[in-house]
Amino acid sequence: MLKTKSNDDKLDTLLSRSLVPIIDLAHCGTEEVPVRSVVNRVGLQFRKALSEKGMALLVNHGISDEKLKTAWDHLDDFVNLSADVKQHYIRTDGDNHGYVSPGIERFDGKTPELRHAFNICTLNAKNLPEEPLPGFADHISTLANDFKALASFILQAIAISLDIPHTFFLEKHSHMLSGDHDNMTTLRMLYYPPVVDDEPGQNDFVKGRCQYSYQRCVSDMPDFRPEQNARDEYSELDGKGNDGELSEHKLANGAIIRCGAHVDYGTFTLLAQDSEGGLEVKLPGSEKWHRVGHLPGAILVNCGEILSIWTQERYPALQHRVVVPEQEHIRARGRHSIAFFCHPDNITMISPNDLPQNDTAQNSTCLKQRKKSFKVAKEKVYNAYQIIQKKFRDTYSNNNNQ
Ligand SMILES: O=C(O)CCC(=O)C(=O)O
Ligand SMILES: [Fe+2]
Repeated sequence: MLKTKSNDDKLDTLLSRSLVPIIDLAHCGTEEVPVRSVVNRVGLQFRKALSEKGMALLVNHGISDEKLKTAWDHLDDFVNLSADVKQHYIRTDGDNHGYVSPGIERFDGKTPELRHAFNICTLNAKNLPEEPLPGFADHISTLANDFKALASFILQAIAISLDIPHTFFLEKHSHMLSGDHDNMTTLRMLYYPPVVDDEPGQNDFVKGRCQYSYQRCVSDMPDFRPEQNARDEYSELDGKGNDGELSEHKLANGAIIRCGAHVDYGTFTLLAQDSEGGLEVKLPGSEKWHRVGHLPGAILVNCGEILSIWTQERYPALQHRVVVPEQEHIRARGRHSIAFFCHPDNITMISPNDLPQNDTAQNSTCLKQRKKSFKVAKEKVYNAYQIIQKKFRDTYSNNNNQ
């Protein structure tokens, strides 16, 4: 697009509508030794963004849009392999690495997730489908390494935001992507197949044939429309005072959801999405779902449960879900995303008493909340591995499709 004053003004207006604070990483998010002044500045921006919203949108983070789209190409190629070939790469209990076919996971314990996932837990390429798909292992390992570098930047900035030494969290995440015996950090490529209402058999997600897979990003423009959320309207009309929370059967598209409501388990998650939309969040202290919208090339960072425990809920874990779009022509396309779940090393004990105390923490307005989590933590302290294993049991139990 030709760069003019009026275009810039238009873009500024579009960006100002974003629900999520936008933070510029000045192209140094993936540097081995990031510029300290940038880490410090981002830390101060995180302090506000993560405490008020539980998330931030990162731009100029250092991972190119092309790299993300190529990863989605590779995932589509994988999904299109025969079931026999895919079988070799399937995730097994006890090891999070590998392919998860649609219908296996249930975040809410009952509704099957309508998506294909490929988990990468180690940079050692031996468990990647290089033989049937030349180039897959190379590209995905490089991407995983970039995400690891970006996560290291963010761990430092979060420490700065809490007025503690910048290496505090980094030291507790020293084995990211060394394999899930040491650390459960995972790069997860996701493909949500089209939802086609009027052709019987099309939504048979167990077959999981992916169509329209060329549809990476149909729009290169930001999309932060202050759209009325029909589901929340429905809830108000319903008048049942159910705090805006809808049960699945009330959703416009019946029982189908692309990814059920949940919070992530780890320290934080980095999430890249194509332009198809569907991601919704509940802001801290609110029961209303909001659409996140789309900013081309941006990566969302959202707080997970472990960060919430560590910070005594000062940085709350973000509730989110992916809904099936209302518009038929949009849900008839596939959707792609990539999530990087950043976890502490397995043996790290997770206690709200771990963070060095500082004035800001002592003066925080969340004193009441912190007292509550302190009480809970006093009862039992778990390590990072125990916390995630409990979550996996909840997600993969109740499963008749395996
Ligand atoms: O696909 C997405 O946009 C979100 C996925 C997600 O929240 C998850 O897998 O935990
Ligand atoms: Fe999530």
